[in-house]
Amino acid sequence: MDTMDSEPASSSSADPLQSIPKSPVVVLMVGMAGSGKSTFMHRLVVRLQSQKKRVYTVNLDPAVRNLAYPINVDIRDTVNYKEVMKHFGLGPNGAIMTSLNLFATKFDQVLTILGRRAEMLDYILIDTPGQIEVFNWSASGQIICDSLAVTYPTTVCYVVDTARCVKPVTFMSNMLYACSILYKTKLPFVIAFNKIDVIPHDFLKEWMEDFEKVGDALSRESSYVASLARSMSLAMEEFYKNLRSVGVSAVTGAGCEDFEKALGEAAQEFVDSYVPFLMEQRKDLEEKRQQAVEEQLKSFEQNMDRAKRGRDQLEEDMQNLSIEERELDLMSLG
Ligand SMILES: Nc1nc2c(ncn2[C@@H]2O[C@H](COP(=O)(O)OP(=O)(O)OP(=O)(O)O)[C@@H](O)[C@H]2O)c(=O)[nH]1
Repeated sequence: MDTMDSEPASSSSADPLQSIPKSPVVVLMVGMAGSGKSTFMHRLVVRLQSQKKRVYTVNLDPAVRNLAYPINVDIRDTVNYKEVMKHFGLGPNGAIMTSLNLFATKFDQVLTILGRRAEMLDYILIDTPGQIEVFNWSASGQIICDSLAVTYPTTVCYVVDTARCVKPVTFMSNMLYACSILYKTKLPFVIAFNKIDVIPHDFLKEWMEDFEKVGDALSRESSYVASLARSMSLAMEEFYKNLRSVGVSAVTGAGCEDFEKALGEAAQEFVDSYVPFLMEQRKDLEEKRQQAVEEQLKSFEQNMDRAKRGRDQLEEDMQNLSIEERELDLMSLG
């Protein structure tokens, strides 16, 4: 990699946190449904591979139909979300969340797979479902983020549909989501204002730099949400100040160079700021992670009681959940 020197975990100190390697850099692609996460993942895979970077991909969206990029670990190989709908009597949204929760309880298997490949990789790109609440309050988001971040430099790429943000209320609600994910994960963050081939993102930059401008735009709307957003806009200033944001187009590739630069800076921030934070908070974080896994398992037990299939069958299914790597084309790793 250009920005980071590879350094195997075992080479530095005995403290596992001090010996977090500088690569592979993990990029969690997060954003609302339709913002362009998967298309942007594809764009990055192609770009990074053409730069001879070694890229590994993980898909965490159980309901996605087609993905254009090669996938190395795919939640769909482990959890059938339509079966989850039937088992737990859920609708599509609930089934996606539950599938991810099931997968998260076995996330140590993903870490084992990644651990086998880590030394030969520069990037691990992770696609996630548009159910953004996974990263706001669901246990699975916490388990996934925390497990990755104690092992690899981990960054969040928050993808925003620029064209939809012409509505200031949509912009504000996107930013409030982003803010809550940033404060929850505390991970280095890059906002990718996507679809700039449709509309340039300059107006969003202006809104972020001058809260009065977004206030003006919001004052043209009279809904309850608009007045709530208006009162939040000043409070968001502090959040914007510490934010890296880049305009990109997943379709044309515009802005991707700037994005890659921002990603390098975010990975450096992980080393400079997040690792010391981790070392300070380690006990607390580990307890929280354990607690999240236990709560998740408990909630499955309760759901099992209500589920349509027999409890024994469901318990057996859960024990058998096994996460496998897809057959690896080493050439595709560059
Ligand atoms: N014009 C334009 N369209 C884009 C761009 N990126 C994505 N799209 C389109 O936006 C739609 C949604 O893109 P996806 O990549 O499926 O979005 P996603 O965030 O993965 O969606 P979910 O899986 O529902 O969460 C598709 O029709 C894409 O072709 C872009 O940069 N420009």
